[in-house]
Amino acid sequence: MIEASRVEAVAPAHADSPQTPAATRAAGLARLDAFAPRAGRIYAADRNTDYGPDADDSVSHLSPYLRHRLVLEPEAIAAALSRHSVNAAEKFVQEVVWRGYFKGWLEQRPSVWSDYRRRVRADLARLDADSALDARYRAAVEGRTGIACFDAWATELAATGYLHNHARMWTASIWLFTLGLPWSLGADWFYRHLLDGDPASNTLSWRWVAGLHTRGKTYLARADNIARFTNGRFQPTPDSLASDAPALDEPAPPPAAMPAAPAPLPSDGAPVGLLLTEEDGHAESLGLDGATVAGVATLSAAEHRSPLAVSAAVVGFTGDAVADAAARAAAHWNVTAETLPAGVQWGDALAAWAQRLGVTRIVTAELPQGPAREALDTAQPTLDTAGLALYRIRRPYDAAIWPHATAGFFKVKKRIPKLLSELSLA
Ligand SMILES: Cc1cc2nc3c(=O)[nH]c(=O)nc-3n(C[C@H](O)[C@H](O)[C@H](O)COP(=O)(O)OP(=O)(O)OC[C@H]3O[C@@H](n4cnc5c(N)ncnc54)[C@H](O)[C@@H]3O)c2cc1C
Repeated sequence: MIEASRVEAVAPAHADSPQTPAATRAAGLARLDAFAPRAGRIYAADRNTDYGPDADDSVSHLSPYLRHRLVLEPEAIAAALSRHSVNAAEKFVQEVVWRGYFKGWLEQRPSVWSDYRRRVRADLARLDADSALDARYRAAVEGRTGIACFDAWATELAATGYLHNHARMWTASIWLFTLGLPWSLGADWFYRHLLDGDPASNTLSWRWVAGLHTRGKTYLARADNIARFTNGRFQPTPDSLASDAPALDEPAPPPAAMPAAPAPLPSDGAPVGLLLTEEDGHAESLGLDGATVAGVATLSAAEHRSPLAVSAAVVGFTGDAVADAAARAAAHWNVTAETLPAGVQWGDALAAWAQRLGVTRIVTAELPQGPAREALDTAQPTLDTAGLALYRIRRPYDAAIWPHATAGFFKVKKRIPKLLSELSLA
Protein backbone atom coordinates (compact mmCIF):
# COMPACT_ATOMS: atom_id res chain seq x y z
CA MET A 1 0.00 0.00 0.00
CA ILE A 2 1.44 3.37 -0.96
CA GLU A 3 1.75 5.99 1.73
CA ALA A 4 -0.65 8.80 0.78
CA SER A 5 1.21 11.24 3.06
CA ARG A 6 4.48 11.01 1.13
CA VAL A 7 4.19 14.66 0.12
CA GLU A 8 7.01 17.18 -0.25
CA ALA A 9 7.61 19.62 2.59
CA VAL A 10 8.47 22.51 0.27
CA ALA A 11 6.39 25.61 -0.44
CA PRO A 12 3.56 24.22 -2.57
CA ALA A 13 1.89 26.11 -5.38
CA HIS A 14 -1.78 26.66 -4.71
CA ALA A 15 -4.36 26.90 -7.42
CA ASP A 16 -4.98 30.55 -6.57
CA SER A 17 -1.29 31.47 -6.20
CA PRO A 18 -0.38 34.67 -8.06
CA GLN A 19 2.29 32.58 -9.83
CA THR A 20 -0.28 30.15 -11.26
CA PRO A 21 -1.47 31.32 -14.68
CA ALA A 22 -5.18 31.52 -15.47
CA ALA A 23 -6.41 28.28 -17.06
CA THR A 24 -8.48 29.79 -19.83
CA ARG A 25 -8.22 29.87 -23.60
CA ALA A 26 -8.35 33.68 -23.45
CA ALA A 27 -5.27 33.75 -21.18
CA GLY A 28 -3.47 31.27 -23.45
CA LEU A 29 -4.23 33.29 -26.58
CA ALA A 30 -3.07 36.48 -24.82
CA ARG A 31 0.18 34.75 -23.93
CA LEU A 32 0.61 33.56 -27.52
CA ASP A 33 -0.04 37.07 -28.80
CA ALA A 34 2.53 38.56 -26.42
CA PHE A 35 5.12 35.89 -27.29
CA ALA A 36 4.70 35.77 -31.09
CA PRO A 37 7.03 38.72 -31.82
CA ARG A 38 9.84 36.76 -30.08
CA ALA A 39 9.11 33.38 -31.74
CA GLY A 40 11.74 33.88 -34.45
CA ARG A 41 15.46 34.50 -34.10
CA ILE A 42 15.23 35.74 -30.48
CA TYR A 43 13.74 32.42 -29.42
CA ALA A 44 16.25 30.40 -31.45
CA ALA A 45 19.22 32.29 -29.99
CA ASP A 46 18.16 32.54 -26.36
CA ARG A 47 15.79 29.65 -25.64
CA ASN A 48 18.41 27.61 -23.79
CA THR A 49 19.06 30.18 -21.06
CA ASP A 50 17.16 29.83 -17.80
CA TYR A 51 17.27 33.28 -16.19
CA GLY A 52 15.25 32.14 -13.15
CA PRO A 53 11.63 32.19 -12.07
CA ASP A 54 11.38 35.94 -11.53
CA ALA A 55 13.20 37.10 -14.67
CA ASP A 56 12.01 37.56 -18.24
CA ASP A 57 13.20 34.87 -20.61
CA SER A 58 12.84 34.06 -24.29
CA VAL A 59 10.65 30.97 -24.11
CA SER A 60 6.88 31.06 -24.54
CA HIS A 61 5.53 29.53 -21.29
CA LEU A 62 2.70 28.24 -23.49
CA SER A 63 3.05 24.62 -22.37
CA PRO A 64 0.14 24.46 -19.87
CA TYR A 65 -2.15 25.82 -22.62
CA LEU A 66 -0.82 23.57 -25.39
CA ARG A 67 -0.88 20.53 -23.12
CA HIS A 68 -4.61 20.96 -22.39
CA ARG A 69 -5.33 22.19 -25.91
CA LEU A 70 -6.70 25.47 -24.66
CA VAL A 71 -4.41 26.73 -27.41
CA LEU A 72 -3.87 24.35 -30.33
CA GLU A 73 -0.47 23.50 -31.78
CA PRO A 74 -1.48 24.75 -35.27
CA GLU A 75 -2.52 28.07 -33.69
CA ALA A 76 0.89 28.46 -32.02
CA ILE A 77 2.68 27.58 -35.27
CA ALA A 78 0.45 29.90 -37.32
CA ALA A 79 1.07 32.80 -34.89
CA ALA A 80 4.84 32.30 -35.20
CA LEU A 81 4.68 32.07 -39.00
CA SER A 82 2.50 35.15 -39.26
CA ARG A 83 5.32 37.21 -37.72
CA HIS A 84 8.44 35.41 -38.97
CA SER A 85 9.73 33.59 -42.01
CA VAL A 86 9.70 29.78 -41.98
CA ASN A 87 13.48 29.92 -41.51
CA ALA A 88 13.39 32.34 -38.59
CA ALA A 89 10.59 30.44 -36.81
CA GLU A 90 12.10 27.03 -37.57
CA LYS A 91 13.32 26.35 -34.02
CA PHE A 92 10.04 27.29 -32.34
CA VAL A 93 8.03 25.22 -34.82
CA GLN A 94 10.32 22.24 -34.21
CA GLU A 95 9.85 22.49 -30.45
CA VAL A 96 6.07 22.55 -30.82
CA VAL A 97 6.27 19.52 -33.11
CA TRP A 98 8.39 17.62 -30.50
CA ARG A 99 5.24 17.52 -28.37
CA GLY A 100 3.25 15.81 -31.13
CA TYR A 101 6.16 13.50 -31.88
CA PHE A 102 6.30 12.28 -28.26
CA LYS A 103 2.52 11.79 -28.22
CA GLY A 104 2.61 9.80 -31.43
CA TRP A 105 5.57 7.72 -30.22
CA LEU A 106 3.68 6.74 -27.06
CA GLU A 107 0.40 6.11 -28.91
CA GLN A 108 2.30 3.58 -30.98
CA ARG A 109 3.77 1.88 -27.88
CA PRO A 110 1.12 2.05 -25.14
CA SER A 111 2.95 -0.57 -23.07
CA VAL A 112 5.68 2.01 -22.33
CA TRP A 113 3.01 4.02 -20.47
CA SER A 114 1.52 1.02 -18.62
CA ASP A 115 5.04 -0.17 -17.68
CA TYR A 116 5.79 3.29 -16.31
CA ARG A 117 2.61 3.21 -14.19
CA ARG A 118 3.61 -0.21 -12.76
CA ARG A 119 7.19 0.91 -12.21
CA VAL A 120 6.14 3.98 -10.18
CA ARG A 121 4.22 1.74 -7.78
CA ALA A 122 7.06 -0.76 -7.52
CA ASP A 123 9.68 1.97 -6.96
CA LEU A 124 7.53 3.68 -4.31
CA ALA A 125 7.33 0.32 -2.55
CA ARG A 126 11.15 0.12 -2.74
CA LEU A 127 11.35 3.38 -0.78
CA ASP A 128 9.43 1.73 2.05
CA ALA A 129 11.92 -1.11 2.12
CA ASP A 130 15.16 0.90 1.72
CA SER A 131 15.60 3.72 4.23
CA ALA A 132 18.79 5.11 2.59
CA LEU A 133 17.03 5.35 -0.79
CA ASP A 134 14.01 6.87 0.92
CA ALA A 135 16.17 9.53 2.62
CA ARG A 136 17.81 10.45 -0.72
CA TYR A 137 14.40 10.60 -2.39
CA ARG A 138 12.92 12.84 0.31
CA ALA A 139 15.93 15.17 0.28
CA ALA A 140 15.57 15.52 -3.51
CA VAL A 141 11.84 16.21 -3.69
CA GLU A 142 12.06 18.58 -0.72
CA GLY A 143 15.01 20.49 -2.22
CA ARG A 144 17.48 19.56 0.55
CA THR A 145 20.26 17.78 -1.34
CA GLY A 146 22.88 20.50 -0.75
CA ILE A 147 23.29 20.91 -4.54
CA ALA A 148 22.19 24.55 -4.77
CA CYS A 149 20.89 24.51 -8.34
CA PHE A 150 18.97 21.25 -7.89
CA ASP A 151 17.43 22.46 -4.61
CA ALA A 152 16.39 25.75 -6.25
CA TRP A 153 14.71 23.90 -9.15
CA ALA A 154 12.92 21.55 -6.73
CA THR A 155 11.58 24.58 -4.87
CA GLU A 156 10.66 26.38 -8.10
CA LEU A 157 8.80 23.32 -9.40
CA ALA A 158 6.67 23.11 -6.26
CA ALA A 159 6.10 26.87 -6.11
CA THR A 160 5.26 27.54 -9.77
CA GLY A 161 4.32 24.25 -11.47
CA TYR A 162 6.84 25.09 -14.20
CA LEU A 163 10.54 24.64 -14.99
CA HIS A 164 12.50 25.87 -17.98
CA ASN A 165 13.37 23.06 -20.42
CA HIS A 166 17.08 23.23 -19.65
CA ALA A 167 16.37 23.12 -15.89
CA ARG A 168 14.21 20.02 -16.48
CA MET A 169 17.12 18.38 -18.30
CA TRP A 170 19.67 19.26 -15.60
CA THR A 171 17.31 18.27 -12.77
CA ALA A 172 16.50 14.91 -14.34
CA SER A 173 20.17 14.23 -15.04
CA ILE A 174 21.28 15.08 -11.48
CA TRP A 175 18.39 12.99 -10.10
CA LEU A 176 19.54 9.97 -12.09
CA PHE A 177 23.31 10.16 -12.26
CA THR A 178 24.39 12.21 -9.20
CA LEU A 179 21.70 11.20 -6.71
CA GLY A 180 21.22 7.68 -8.09
CA LEU A 181 17.42 7.80 -7.85
CA PRO A 182 14.98 5.76 -9.98
CA TRP A 183 13.88 7.55 -13.16
CA SER A 184 10.24 6.59 -12.69
CA LEU A 185 10.03 8.43 -9.36
CA GLY A 186 11.60 11.52 -10.90
CA ALA A 187 9.04 11.43 -13.70
CA ASP A 188 6.28 10.94 -11.11
CA TRP A 189 7.56 13.89 -9.06
CA PHE A 190 7.54 16.20 -12.13
CA TYR A 191 4.16 14.88 -13.25
CA ARG A 192 2.56 15.62 -9.85
CA HIS A 193 3.69 19.26 -10.02
CA LEU A 194 3.90 20.40 -13.65
CA LEU A 195 0.90 22.38 -14.89
CA ASP A 196 1.91 21.13 -18.34
CA GLY A 197 2.44 17.58 -16.99
CA ASP A 198 1.99 15.34 -20.01
CA PRO A 199 2.20 11.54 -20.05
CA ALA A 200 4.14 11.47 -23.31
CA SER A 201 6.44 14.52 -23.05
CA ASN A 202 7.27 13.88 -19.40
CA THR A 203 7.73 10.10 -19.40
CA LEU A 204 9.64 10.04 -22.67
CA SER A 205 11.86 13.02 -21.73
CA TRP A 206 12.88 11.24 -18.52
CA ARG A 207 13.54 8.09 -20.53
CA TRP A 208 15.56 10.19 -22.99
CA VAL A 209 17.78 11.58 -20.20
CA ALA A 210 18.23 8.01 -18.88
CA GLY A 211 19.30 6.64 -22.26
CA LEU A 212 16.13 4.59 -22.74
CA HIS A 213 14.53 6.64 -25.52
CA THR A 214 17.48 7.14 -27.87
CA ARG A 215 18.88 3.89 -26.55
CA GLY A 216 22.32 4.19 -24.99
CA LYS A 217 22.46 7.99 -25.38
CA THR A 218 22.09 9.82 -22.05
CA TYR A 219 22.15 13.47 -21.00
CA LEU A 220 24.85 14.51 -18.51
CA ALA A 221 24.40 17.81 -16.59
CA ARG A 222 27.78 19.58 -16.57
CA ALA A 223 28.84 22.33 -14.16
CA ASP A 224 30.10 24.68 -16.90
CA ASN A 225 26.93 24.26 -18.96
CA ILE A 226 24.76 25.05 -15.90
CA ALA A 227 26.83 28.16 -15.07
CA ARG A 228 26.65 29.39 -18.66
CA PHE A 229 22.96 28.76 -19.30
CA THR A 230 21.77 30.04 -15.93
CA ASN A 231 23.58 33.29 -16.70
CA GLY A 232 25.91 32.62 -13.76
CA ARG A 233 23.11 32.22 -11.20
CA PHE A 234 24.48 28.80 -10.28
CA GLN A 235 28.15 27.80 -10.25
CA PRO A 236 28.27 24.16 -9.14
CA THR A 237 31.73 22.73 -8.64
CA PRO A 238 32.45 19.98 -11.17
CA ASP A 239 33.04 17.42 -8.41
CA SER A 240 29.55 18.04 -6.94
CA LEU A 241 27.98 16.47 -10.05
CA ALA A 242 28.35 13.01 -11.59
CA SER A 243 31.11 12.91 -14.18
CA ASP A 244 29.51 10.24 -16.31
CA ALA A 245 26.02 9.11 -17.23
CA PRO A 246 25.85 5.39 -17.93
CA ALA A 247 22.71 4.52 -19.86
CA LEU A 248 20.05 2.51 -18.06
CA ASP A 249 19.07 -0.73 -19.67
CA GLU A 250 15.65 -2.26 -20.18
CA PRO A 251 14.16 -4.67 -22.69
CA ALA A 252 13.40 -2.77 -25.92
CA PRO A 253 9.76 -1.66 -26.24
CA PRO A 254 7.57 -3.60 -28.68
CA PRO A 255 7.59 -2.47 -32.33
CA ALA A 256 5.56 0.63 -33.12
CA ALA A 257 1.93 0.01 -34.10
CA MET A 258 -0.21 2.95 -35.15
CA PRO A 259 -3.67 2.88 -33.46
CA ALA A 260 -6.46 2.52 -36.02
CA ALA A 261 -8.32 5.68 -37.00
CA PRO A 262 -11.45 6.00 -34.83
CA ALA A 263 -14.82 5.29 -36.44
CA PRO A 264 -16.46 8.53 -37.67
CA LEU A 265 -19.54 9.92 -35.96
CA PRO A 266 -22.53 8.99 -38.18
CA SER A 267 -24.01 12.06 -39.86
CA ASP A 268 -27.67 11.06 -39.33
CA GLY A 269 -28.38 13.96 -36.95
CA ALA A 270 -29.01 11.77 -33.86
CA PRO A 271 -28.28 13.79 -30.71
CA VAL A 272 -24.93 13.30 -28.95
CA GLY A 273 -23.50 14.13 -25.54
CA LEU A 274 -20.16 15.93 -25.80
CA LEU A 275 -17.59 14.80 -23.21
CA LEU A 276 -14.74 17.18 -22.41
CA THR A 277 -11.60 16.19 -20.51
CA GLU A 278 -8.24 17.73 -19.72
CA GLU A 279 -6.90 16.32 -23.00
CA ASP A 280 -8.68 18.75 -25.30
CA GLY A 281 -10.03 22.15 -24.32
CA HIS A 282 -11.29 23.36 -27.70
CA ALA A 283 -14.31 21.30 -28.75
CA GLU A 284 -15.47 24.12 -31.04
CA SER A 285 -12.77 23.08 -33.54
CA LEU A 286 -13.39 19.31 -33.43
CA GLY A 287 -15.49 19.43 -36.59
CA LEU A 288 -18.81 18.82 -34.83
CA ASP A 289 -20.75 21.72 -36.26
CA GLY A 290 -22.98 19.36 -38.26
CA ALA A 291 -23.80 17.27 -35.16
CA THR A 292 -26.73 17.73 -32.80
CA VAL A 293 -25.00 18.31 -29.49
CA ALA A 294 -27.59 17.85 -26.74
CA GLY A 295 -25.37 18.63 -23.76
CA VAL A 296 -21.81 18.92 -22.51
CA ALA A 297 -20.18 17.12 -19.58
CA THR A 298 -16.71 17.34 -18.10
CA LEU A 299 -14.56 14.76 -16.37
CA SER A 300 -11.01 15.15 -15.15
CA ALA A 301 -8.47 12.50 -14.17
CA ALA A 302 -5.84 14.96 -12.90
CA GLU A 303 -5.86 13.37 -9.45
CA HIS A 304 -4.92 10.04 -11.00
CA ARG A 305 -1.60 11.27 -12.35
CA SER A 306 0.12 9.45 -9.50
CA PRO A 307 -0.49 7.11 -6.57
CA LEU A 308 0.76 10.06 -4.47
CA ALA A 309 -1.00 13.38 -3.94
CA VAL A 310 -1.02 15.60 -7.02
CA SER A 311 -0.30 19.29 -6.35
CA ALA A 312 -3.22 21.61 -5.62
CA ALA A 313 -2.05 23.81 -8.48
CA VAL A 314 -2.29 20.94 -11.00
CA VAL A 315 -5.75 19.92 -9.79
CA GLY A 316 -6.87 23.57 -9.79
CA PHE A 317 -5.42 24.41 -13.21
CA THR A 318 -6.85 21.26 -14.80
CA GLY A 319 -10.28 21.79 -13.23
CA ASP A 320 -10.35 25.41 -14.40
CA ALA A 321 -9.20 24.39 -17.90
CA VAL A 322 -12.05 21.88 -18.37
CA ALA A 323 -14.53 24.36 -16.87
CA ASP A 324 -13.39 27.01 -19.37
CA ALA A 325 -13.67 24.49 -22.22
CA ALA A 326 -17.17 23.49 -21.05
CA ALA A 327 -18.41 27.08 -20.77
CA ARG A 328 -17.27 27.84 -24.32
CA ALA A 329 -18.73 24.61 -25.70
CA ALA A 330 -22.05 25.15 -23.90
CA ALA A 331 -22.28 28.67 -25.37
CA HIS A 332 -21.25 27.44 -28.83
CA TRP A 333 -24.00 24.76 -28.98
CA ASN A 334 -26.42 26.62 -26.74
CA VAL A 335 -26.76 23.70 -24.31
CA THR A 336 -26.03 23.18 -20.63
CA ALA A 337 -22.75 21.85 -19.24
CA GLU A 338 -22.44 19.51 -16.27
CA THR A 339 -19.37 18.78 -14.21
CA LEU A 340 -19.58 15.06 -13.50
CA PRO A 341 -18.39 14.12 -10.00
CA ALA A 342 -14.68 13.36 -9.62
CA GLY A 343 -13.62 10.13 -7.95
CA VAL A 344 -16.48 8.00 -9.33
CA GLN A 345 -16.29 5.37 -12.06
CA TRP A 346 -16.51 7.27 -15.33
CA GLY A 347 -18.77 4.55 -16.79
CA ASP A 348 -21.47 5.05 -14.14
CA ALA A 349 -21.26 8.85 -14.32
CA LEU A 350 -21.44 8.88 -18.12
CA ALA A 351 -24.29 6.38 -18.31
CA ALA A 352 -26.36 8.40 -15.83
CA TRP A 353 -25.61 11.66 -17.70
CA ALA A 354 -26.48 10.15 -21.09
CA GLN A 355 -29.75 8.89 -19.66
CA ARG A 356 -30.58 12.38 -18.30
CA LEU A 357 -29.83 13.84 -21.73
CA GLY A 358 -31.71 11.11 -23.58
CA VAL A 359 -28.77 10.27 -25.88
CA THR A 360 -27.24 6.96 -26.88
CA ARG A 361 -24.08 8.50 -28.33
CA ILE A 362 -21.18 10.19 -26.62
CA VAL A 363 -18.51 12.00 -28.57
CA THR A 364 -15.12 13.15 -27.31
CA ALA A 365 -11.69 14.12 -28.61
CA GLU A 366 -9.48 11.05 -28.90
CA LEU A 367 -7.75 10.60 -25.57
CA PRO A 368 -4.05 9.79 -25.85
CA GLN A 369 -2.30 7.48 -23.36
CA GLY A 370 -2.65 8.79 -19.82
CA PRO A 371 -4.97 8.72 -16.79
CA ALA A 372 -8.03 10.08 -18.65
CA ARG A 373 -7.65 7.40 -21.32
CA GLU A 374 -7.27 4.73 -18.62
CA ALA A 375 -10.49 5.94 -16.97
CA LEU A 376 -12.38 5.92 -20.28
CA ASP A 377 -11.06 2.47 -21.24
CA THR A 378 -12.20 1.19 -17.83
CA ALA A 379 -15.62 2.76 -18.48
CA GLN A 380 -16.08 1.04 -21.84
CA PRO A 381 -17.82 -2.16 -20.57
CA THR A 382 -20.31 -0.05 -18.56
CA LEU A 383 -21.01 2.08 -21.63
CA ASP A 384 -21.50 -1.07 -23.71
CA THR A 385 -23.93 -2.50 -21.17
CA ALA A 386 -25.85 0.79 -21.13
CA GLY A 387 -26.09 0.67 -24.94
CA LEU A 388 -23.98 3.81 -25.34
CA ALA A 389 -21.76 4.27 -28.37
CA LEU A 390 -18.56 6.26 -27.80
CA TYR A 391 -17.06 8.20 -30.72
CA ARG A 392 -13.54 9.60 -30.54
CA ILE A 393 -12.31 12.35 -32.83
CA ARG A 394 -8.69 12.41 -33.94
CA ARG A 395 -7.46 15.87 -34.87
CA PRO A 396 -5.86 16.27 -38.34
CA TYR A 397 -2.70 17.57 -36.61
CA ASP A 398 -2.29 14.29 -34.69
CA ALA A 399 -3.22 12.24 -37.75
CA ALA A 400 -0.48 14.03 -39.70
CA ILE A 401 2.30 13.54 -37.11
CA TRP A 402 1.67 10.28 -35.26
CA PRO A 403 2.27 7.80 -38.11
CA HIS A 404 5.82 9.21 -38.52
CA ALA A 405 6.72 8.97 -34.82
CA THR A 406 8.08 5.47 -35.23
CA ALA A 407 11.73 6.10 -34.33
CA GLY A 408 13.73 9.22 -33.38
CA PHE A 409 12.53 12.83 -33.80
CA PHE A 410 14.65 13.29 -36.93
CA LYS A 411 12.14 11.45 -39.11
CA VAL A 412 9.34 13.79 -38.04
CA LYS A 413 11.56 16.89 -38.19
CA LYS A 414 12.40 16.13 -41.83
CA ARG A 415 8.70 16.11 -42.63
CA ILE A 416 7.92 19.49 -41.06
CA PRO A 417 7.74 21.39 -44.40
CA LYS A 418 5.30 18.77 -45.71
CA LEU A 419 3.34 18.85 -42.47
CA LEU A 420 3.01 22.64 -42.64
CA SER A 421 1.70 22.46 -46.17
CA GLU A 422 -0.68 19.53 -45.42
CA LEU A 423 -2.15 21.56 -42.55
CA SER A 424 -2.21 24.77 -44.67
CA LEU A 425 0.12 26.48 -42.22
CA ALA A 426 2.75 27.53 -44.76
C1 LIG B 1 12.65 15.77 -17.96
C2 LIG B 1 11.69 16.58 -18.80
C3 LIG B 1 10.33 16.53 -18.53
C4 LIG B 1 9.43 17.25 -19.34
N1 LIG B 1 8.08 17.17 -19.06
C5 LIG B 1 7.19 17.83 -19.85
C6 LIG B 1 5.80 17.74 -19.60
O1 LIG B 1 5.34 17.04 -18.70
N2 LIG B 1 4.96 18.46 -20.40
C7 LIG B 1 5.43 19.25 -21.43
O2 LIG B 1 4.62 19.90 -22.11
N3 LIG B 1 6.74 19.31 -21.70
C8 LIG B 1 7.64 18.64 -20.94
N4 LIG B 1 8.98 18.73 -21.21
C9 LIG B 1 9.40 19.46 -22.43
C10 LIG B 1 9.76 20.94 -22.24
O3 LIG B 1 10.64 21.08 -21.18
C11 LIG B 1 8.54 21.83 -22.00
O4 LIG B 1 7.55 21.59 -22.98
C12 LIG B 1 8.93 23.31 -22.10
O5 LIG B 1 9.97 23.60 -21.20
C13 LIG B 1 7.72 24.17 -21.80
O6 LIG B 1 8.08 25.52 -21.69
P1 LIG B 1 7.64 26.58 -22.80
O7 LIG B 1 6.21 26.45 -23.08
O8 LIG B 1 8.14 27.91 -22.34
O9 LIG B 1 8.49 26.03 -24.03
P2 LIG B 1 8.93 26.71 -25.40
O10 LIG B 1 10.41 26.57 -25.49
O11 LIG B 1 8.38 28.06 -25.56
O12 LIG B 1 8.35 25.72 -26.49
C14 LIG B 1 7.07 25.89 -27.09
C15 LIG B 1 6.26 24.64 -26.92
O13 LIG B 1 6.89 23.55 -27.59
C16 LIG B 1 6.71 22.34 -26.85
N5 LIG B 1 8.03 21.86 -26.43
C17 LIG B 1 9.15 22.60 -26.23
N6 LIG B 1 10.19 21.80 -25.90
C18 LIG B 1 9.71 20.55 -25.88
C19 LIG B 1 10.28 19.28 -25.62
N7 LIG B 1 11.58 19.13 -25.32
N8 LIG B 1 9.49 18.19 -25.67
C20 LIG B 1 8.18 18.29 -25.97
N9 LIG B 1 7.59 19.47 -26.25
C21 LIG B 1 8.33 20.58 -26.21
C22 LIG B 1 5.86 22.68 -25.64
O14 LIG B 1 4.50 22.41 -25.92
C23 LIG B 1 6.11 24.18 -25.46
O15 LIG B 1 5.07 24.85 -24.83
C24 LIG B 1 9.91 18.02 -20.42
C25 LIG B 1 11.28 18.07 -20.68
C26 LIG B 1 12.16 17.37 -19.87
C27 LIG B 1 13.65 17.45 -20.17
